This record gives sequence, structure tokens and C-alpha cells, in this order.
Amino acid sequence: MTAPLRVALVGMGKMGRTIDALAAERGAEIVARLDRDDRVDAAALGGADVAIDFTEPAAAVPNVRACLAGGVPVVVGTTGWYDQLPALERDVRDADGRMLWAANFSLGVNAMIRLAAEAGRLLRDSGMDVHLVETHHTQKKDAPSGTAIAIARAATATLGREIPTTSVRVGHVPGTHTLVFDGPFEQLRIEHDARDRRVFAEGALAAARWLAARREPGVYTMSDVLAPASDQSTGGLRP
Ligand SMILES: NC(=O)C1=CN([C@@H]2O[C@H](COP(=O)(O)OP(=O)(O)OC[C@H]3O[C@@H](n4cnc5c(N)ncnc54)[C@H](OP(=O)(O)O)[C@@H]3O)[C@@H](O)[C@H]2O)C=CC1
Ligand SMILES: O=C(O)C1=N[C@H](C(=O)O)C[C@H](O)C1
Repeated sequence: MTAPLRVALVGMGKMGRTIDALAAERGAEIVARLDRDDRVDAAALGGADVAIDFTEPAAAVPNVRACLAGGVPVVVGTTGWYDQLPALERDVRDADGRMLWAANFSLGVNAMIRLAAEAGRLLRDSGMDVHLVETHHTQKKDAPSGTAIAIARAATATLGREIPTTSVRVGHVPGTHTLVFDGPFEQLRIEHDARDRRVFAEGALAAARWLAARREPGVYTMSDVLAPASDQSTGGLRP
């Protein structure tokens, strides 16, 4: 029998609790549950193989630095801090640490990012109007969503022009992203609808397992967990 993956959860909100509920089913043991006002240091991380941060934009970067200082590799699901990514990447490398970040851990969204790039390439000269709409629950702190930024970036790179994004905040929606290509006589929509936060929790645990097994220091993303586009493998993730 293989030993369970020892996970420290940083942030015990909606995502922290969803991962907590799923962990045992996925062969992980939660060895620390840290929330606002808890110190993040080696002792508090409880000998974890890996930490998973789902907190808030202002907390993610200091938490990653604290995990690095504690010698624990860290998976970051928190969004809204990416202006600090270059500086944090330098810190991870200087510390010979390991970090994996992703705006979205779902298999479907990661496929959608690749589809958005391909659609941008195919429709580059079509003259179609392109727009992105993201819809989330009213408690969400950042806008546009990290996922919308990733989709827009992928499509912009191949389309060759900026894509306007609209953020809608309503009720309890876990996350919907729709990329629209609109022409005079047709409309193409690429849409992902997260039906349950469990899909993010599954992906975060798969990423945590992948990062814990990785020996090389560095900064990784979900693309490293999932196989290259030419390979249809899902990196062990369920849809
Ligand atoms: N990458 C992905 O696939 C996904 C990313 N996300 C992102 O993850 C983040 C969290 O989402 P969600 O769980 O829904 O948010 P919640 O607000 O439900 O949970 C965040 C939790 O973190 C706590 N917290 C705040 N600051 C700290 C800190 N310094 N140290 C430890 N804990 C802290 C909050 O405490 P308090 O309640 O006191 O504020 C709260 O319990 C967001 O940025 C969201 O965009 C969400 C889903 C999927
Ligand atoms: O805050 C959320 O809930 C979500 N945030 C992520 C994002 O900003 O892209 C991922 C998902 O859409 C849910």
C-alpha cells in the first residue's frame, strides 16, 4: 500500500473545505488546516509533502514565500496576484523551491485554453468580433477571473488583437467562461461551465501529487501536469 500524500491546506474557505472533503478518497491526508490569522511556517505546515493555497489575492504571495521558507513545495490556486508572478518566480528559483500555479485546475478549462488559441488562429482573418464573458458568484474578490485572463491571453496571441472581457457577478455560480466569435451570419461560442467546485479540488490534488513527486526545483503550471497537446492523455485527471 502506498503512503498517503501529506497535504497542508492554506485557506479553509470554499475551496479549502472542498479539498478537505475529497482528500481521503484521493489518497491524501490533510496534516494542516491553516486559515486567516494562522502562522504559515515549518511547524504549522505539519511535515506536509506539499501545501495547497486557496486564499485571497493579497495573501497568496506571502504564503508562498512562507512555504518556501518552511521547505514545503506549494500549489497555488489563488488568483488575482499575477502582477507579482515574475518576482515570485525569482524567489522560488533563488530558494531552489518548487511552486505550481494555475488559475484553473479543471481539465475542461485547460482544454478550452488550447481551443481558444486554435480558434484565434483559424479565425484571425475572419473579421469576426471577439468577446469573452466570465460569470462567478458574488463573493469573488478579483475581476476578471484568472481563468478569463488565461483564455484571453491564449486567444489574443493567435488572433493578433485584444479581446474585451466582461465580468458578471451573480448568485452562487462556481465559474462559467464563454468565448464568443461573432460574424454577420454566424456565431461560434466556446464555453466552459464548472458545475461543482469538486472539479477544481480534483485538479488541485492531482497537481499537488505531481509536484510532490517532482524533484527538480522550479515553477510549474497545469500544462506541466497535463500531457502535451499532441498526446491525448489527461495526466490522470478525470473530466
Ligand atoms: N485555480 C482554481 O482552479 C481556482 C481558483 N480559485 C481561487 O482561489 C481563491 C480562493 O477561493 P475560495 O476558496 O472560493 O475563497 P474563500 O473566500 O471561500 O476562501 C478563502 C479562505 O482563505 C482565508 N484566508 C484569507 N487570508 C488568508 C491568509 N493570509 N492565510 C490563510 N488563509 C487566509 C479566508 O479567510 P476569511 O474567511 O477570514 O476571509 C477564507 O477562509 C480565489 O482567489 C479564487 O479565485 C477558486 C476556485 C478554483
Ligand atoms: O473565485 C472562484 O470561484 C474561481 N476562481 C478562479 C478564477 O479566477 O479563474 C477559477 C474558477 O473560475 C473559480
